[in-house]
Amino acid sequence: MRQEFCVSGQTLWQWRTAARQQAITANISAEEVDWLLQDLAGLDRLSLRLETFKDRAEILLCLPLSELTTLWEHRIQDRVPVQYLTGVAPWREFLLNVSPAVLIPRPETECLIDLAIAAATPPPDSPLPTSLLTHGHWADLGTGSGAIAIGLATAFPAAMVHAVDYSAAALAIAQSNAQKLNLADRIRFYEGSWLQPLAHLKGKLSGMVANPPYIPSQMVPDLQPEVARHEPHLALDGGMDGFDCLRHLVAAAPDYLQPGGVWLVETMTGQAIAVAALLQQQGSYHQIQIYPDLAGIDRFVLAYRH
Ligand SMILES: C[S@@+](CC[C@H](N)C(=O)[O-])C[C@H]1O[C@@H](n2cnc3c(N)ncnc32)[C@H](O)[C@@H]1O
Repeated sequence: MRQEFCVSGQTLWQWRTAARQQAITANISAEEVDWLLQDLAGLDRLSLRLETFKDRAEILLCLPLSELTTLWEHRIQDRVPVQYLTGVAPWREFLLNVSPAVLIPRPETECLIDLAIAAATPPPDSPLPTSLLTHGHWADLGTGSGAIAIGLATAFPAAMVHAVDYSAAALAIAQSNAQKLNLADRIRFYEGSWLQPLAHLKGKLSGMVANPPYIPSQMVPDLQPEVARHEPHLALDGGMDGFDCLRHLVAAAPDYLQPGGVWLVETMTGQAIAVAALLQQQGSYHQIQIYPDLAGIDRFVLAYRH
């Protein structure tokens, strides 16, 4: 049973005011204090925003205030991302478990699911009926927290999703998320490298979706400290020019996708055009398209297997 610790609204208000000030001084968004309080003190956004919680005689925390202070010190001093402190991250309509074994799923990656849904309505000249795409086998390569696999399994209720990661620790988190969201029977998990564990699905995949590591190796240490010091480098480092995994996925996927199957990836700013060129050169793809993220940056590349 979850333990509870009682504080007065006034005490928590003072704690929040001090924590917000520390955030501003450390150049961290003061909003993050409220994310922590929403998760660990069960306060809602409105009562935090209007500060109505201040008048409550009792607020129940799921940890002592001293531990909350220690957590916040980790955020400020060690630059630990707040999602690793709370152990959860919101993504699409889900609240996903996260740990330092997995990349914190990013808002821009949410668009991959909308693109996959749109792509499952095939172009007029596709040999594949829509139902084959929405009912077939989809792969999430480099699943991390399982975000994309969970998004696909929810978007395509009649499909089977195959989620692969090289990291056993990441797969354990992804599995915990699938269980929490009652999707465990719709997602199969595989430990291994990219498509290699899916040999039994050669020529059968309706779609392949990936947000692979794409940051050039020498840029990784210079990323903001929350990322460089705390997120797994296996999830970030895309090799010398950042294209190692993208090149592999372009080359390997045609053996696994069925005719008309969807190839869809996220890329870093400035990479999309080169990925589209790689797909063109490979010769097995058509209808190659680049899509922007919500900030208007070209980020996603989609193609269909001939
Ligand atoms: C950028 S993260 C994406 C995680 C998650 N899909 C998301 O979008 O939040 C890349 C993922 O690829 C995994 N990965 C790295 N190399 C891999 C490989 N050779 N085979 C399979 N997965 C790999 C990492 O462990 C990490 O989980």
